[in-house]
Amino acid sequence: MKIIKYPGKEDWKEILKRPALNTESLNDTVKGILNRVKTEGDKAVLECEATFDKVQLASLAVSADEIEEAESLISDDLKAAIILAKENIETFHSAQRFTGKKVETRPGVVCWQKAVGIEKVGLYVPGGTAPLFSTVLMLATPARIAGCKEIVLCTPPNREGKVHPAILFAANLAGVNKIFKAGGVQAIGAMAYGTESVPKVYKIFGPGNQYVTAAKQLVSLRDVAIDMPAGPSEVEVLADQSANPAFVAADLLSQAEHGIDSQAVLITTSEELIEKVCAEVESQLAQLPRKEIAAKSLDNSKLILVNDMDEAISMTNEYAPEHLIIETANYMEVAEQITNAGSVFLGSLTPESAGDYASGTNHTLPTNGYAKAYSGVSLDSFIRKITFQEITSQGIQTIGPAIETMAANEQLDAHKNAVTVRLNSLK
Ligand SMILES: NC(=O)c1ccc[n+]([C@@H]2O[C@H](COP(=O)([O-])OP(=O)(O)OC[C@H]3O[C@@H](n4cnc5c(N)ncnc54)[C@H](O)[C@@H]3O)[C@@H](O)[C@H]2O)c1
Ligand SMILES: N[C@H](CO)Cc1c[nH]c[nH+]1
Ligand SMILES: [Zn+2]
Repeated sequence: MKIIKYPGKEDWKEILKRPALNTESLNDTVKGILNRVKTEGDKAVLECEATFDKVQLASLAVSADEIEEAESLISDDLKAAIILAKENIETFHSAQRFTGKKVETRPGVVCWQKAVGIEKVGLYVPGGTAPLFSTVLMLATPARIAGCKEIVLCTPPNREGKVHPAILFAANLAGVNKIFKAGGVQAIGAMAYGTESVPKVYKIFGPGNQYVTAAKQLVSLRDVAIDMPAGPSEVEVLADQSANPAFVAADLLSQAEHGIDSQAVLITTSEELIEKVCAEVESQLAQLPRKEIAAKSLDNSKLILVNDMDEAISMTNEYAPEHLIIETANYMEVAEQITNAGSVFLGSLTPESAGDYASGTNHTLPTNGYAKAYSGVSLDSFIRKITFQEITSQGIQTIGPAIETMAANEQLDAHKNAVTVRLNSLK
């Protein structure tokens, strides 16, 4: 981890850069795969599975037998944990239900909105370095609450051609309709364009590595909507001298273990904390089974010493982290000043892992600075709001003349006439 002391504002951009693959060659690879899937359908997806996931599949669809068998392959403890997490996610997301009220903008002019679930949605569940069955719950639970009718899920299989049983159990529990063994760019292409097996969907959701994220961004240019760019995980801890160094180190490592391109950042006003966190990271890292991945990702990570809390907050808003943990004596006051972050964790007893799994909030979040413009996945992500209006004779007489005047001045006489004929009918 790189220690940076009192950086000048002119250096912030460079210091806060995310690790990234070469964008040009990444985009070329991704475009190539997407084109093949678009033109060759299942054949291209199966060939990509052989190339990138090293598996020869006879078919893409997960069978009903595989789903049934999954339940017997996972422990009762894990089932109970998945059920608890799903209930909390359901409770938090159900509370986001939209109740559009009717608004009378003028007497006789009534307007309202109605929320409607997106009919066909595609969920991507990562599986390259870890089988993220928690992501199934984060995506399928709000999709069901929203009333989405067709919920399709793609996830990379292992080398034996199997999907992790916890992914299948969670998918079945959360009400996914169809599950396919496809990962990476080929899965995103399949859901964007449709293939012989995989239905075309209207919107694609879910996190993934840089290939998956680039593919989502490319297909969203014309073929399908997406939730947001949710790429390699990142965490920032914003702390003062009151923070517990062991907790800070544990939180930094929790995101570092996701992948070699994850990023963990500490921004603090305490030099002593940096020293203690370094020692803690070293000893905790040695205990981790995924220490190689975490160690590589720590090469991208920074421990930044700043002059005061105001500077720490400004730098945080500039970085716009996916996850922000605030471990300061006055964390509520600091939280009030945060304007750019995906999800915020307050106080020393709130680990980021809680949001990853079971507190109820969604873990599908914008990365790479996109938290400046995007929200994480929520119930809203799965709905559209349709506006309705109803105008009475009193209403058309009240606003009709204004509409006629505006239409005439835009030189759109047919628009004006659509009002005029109605006003005349009332004379
Ligand atoms: N932002 C979020 O909300 C969030 C949530 C969970 C996970 N994540 C991130 O998701 C990512 C998951 O990544 P992962 O790799 O484990 O799984 P993944 O499922 O995203 O990617 C695996 C797929 O990548 C493709 N791939 C790998 N190398 C390739 C290459 N050279 N060319 C073309 N395709 C290639 C393969 O098809 C493979 O199936 C991690 O970076 C994790 O941090 C983010
Ligand atoms: N931290 C990830 C989002 O960046 C989500 C996750 C799933 N499992 C564990 N963590
Ligand atoms: Zn995580």
